Amino acid sequence: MKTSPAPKSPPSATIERVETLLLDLPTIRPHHLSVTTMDGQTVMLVRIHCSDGVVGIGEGTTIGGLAYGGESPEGMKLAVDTYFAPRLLGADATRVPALMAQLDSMIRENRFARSAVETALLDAQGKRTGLPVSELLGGRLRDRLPVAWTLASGDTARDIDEAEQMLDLRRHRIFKLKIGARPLSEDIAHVAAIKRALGDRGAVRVDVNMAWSELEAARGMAALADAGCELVEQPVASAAALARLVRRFPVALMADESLHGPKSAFELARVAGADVFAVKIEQSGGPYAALQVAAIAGAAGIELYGGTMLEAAVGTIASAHAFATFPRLQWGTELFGPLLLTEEILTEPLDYSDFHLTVPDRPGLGIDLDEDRVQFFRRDRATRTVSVANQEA
Ligand SMILES: O=C(O)C[C@H]1C=CC(=O)O1
Ligand SMILES: [Mn+2]
Repeated sequence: MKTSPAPKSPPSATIERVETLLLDLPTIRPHHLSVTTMDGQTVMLVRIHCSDGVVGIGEGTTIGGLAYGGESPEGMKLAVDTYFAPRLLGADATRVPALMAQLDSMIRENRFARSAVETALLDAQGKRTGLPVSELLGGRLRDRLPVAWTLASGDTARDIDEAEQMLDLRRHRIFKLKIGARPLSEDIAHVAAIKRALGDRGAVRVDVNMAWSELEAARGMAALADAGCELVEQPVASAAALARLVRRFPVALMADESLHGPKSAFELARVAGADVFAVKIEQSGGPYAALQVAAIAGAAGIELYGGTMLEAAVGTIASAHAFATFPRLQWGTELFGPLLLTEEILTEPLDYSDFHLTVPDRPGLGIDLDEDRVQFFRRDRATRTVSVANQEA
């Protein structure tokens, strides 16, 4: 007897509205990197409103506009408004990987914007099903993540004071120093002074953000190892140069900017170009792709670190859910982004205590935005006031 296929039931939730906002948030102090100095952070917030009343949130953030990479917060907003949103409207919100695969067939690159959208969909699906995002991503292996702090005030004495404060507060005992903007000898003296002051109480690592030539990197890594630095992050730009530098000095070499998702991770693993991968959800193209980068590292015997694009609370917690699922996380994380900001945008702040960040266990990302703060810091708030005033004039 011939049976007819069962009628397909309509999705239990479709996407009704995609909202994007730019928030400008001040930092507690200027943050000096070799590529730029940050005085504030701009967050591109995505909210996906679904027909079942669930709203998912996601974040796209970068460092210093276009100073760090090819996507700016303004560009991410434009990409989401113009290209992602029309393709999301009316779609089944309950099948996140299928929806992302559909978007991938129409939208290339735009990894940061993509990550914000995928995060918002995962948050919504988690809220809908009652599961934390880490469970949707395969299941967490840990509830708390070690968190490093970046010393980047530009001044050695101030950095030492800051590190001492963090140790006293029991907030951080791993310190990453941003170097590469000054002559090599000055940078080495800066790192050595900080390590001398902290001794065994604090681990010292550096991030050069690609500022060195290969020759400078060879000299620098030897001197940094002597100074007691345990890890050097992306001293040079090219993956080939990284591969030539790795294992030549008694200091771990970590790739960051060279990693743009699973394909680049595979290429870097193939040439044995790093001891450690700094995995970032945005650089990877979203939480699922970050998991793939971690899997490639695991297969290649490369160790793992949970990186940040200095995201505010939403991107930070999305990253935390992803990193909580990594089988191994040998170098901890640097998910301190919200602590670099003067303003709280959540109704309940994240839990940073005893050198760790706690991964929320509520459904979705497990955080709630403080709507008054969001409205206060949105960039178009001033514009709106002006246009109303103009109309009245
Ligand atoms: O790793 C980077 O290059 C970006 C970021 C992470 C910490 C920090 O201060 O800057
Ligand atoms: Mn880095």
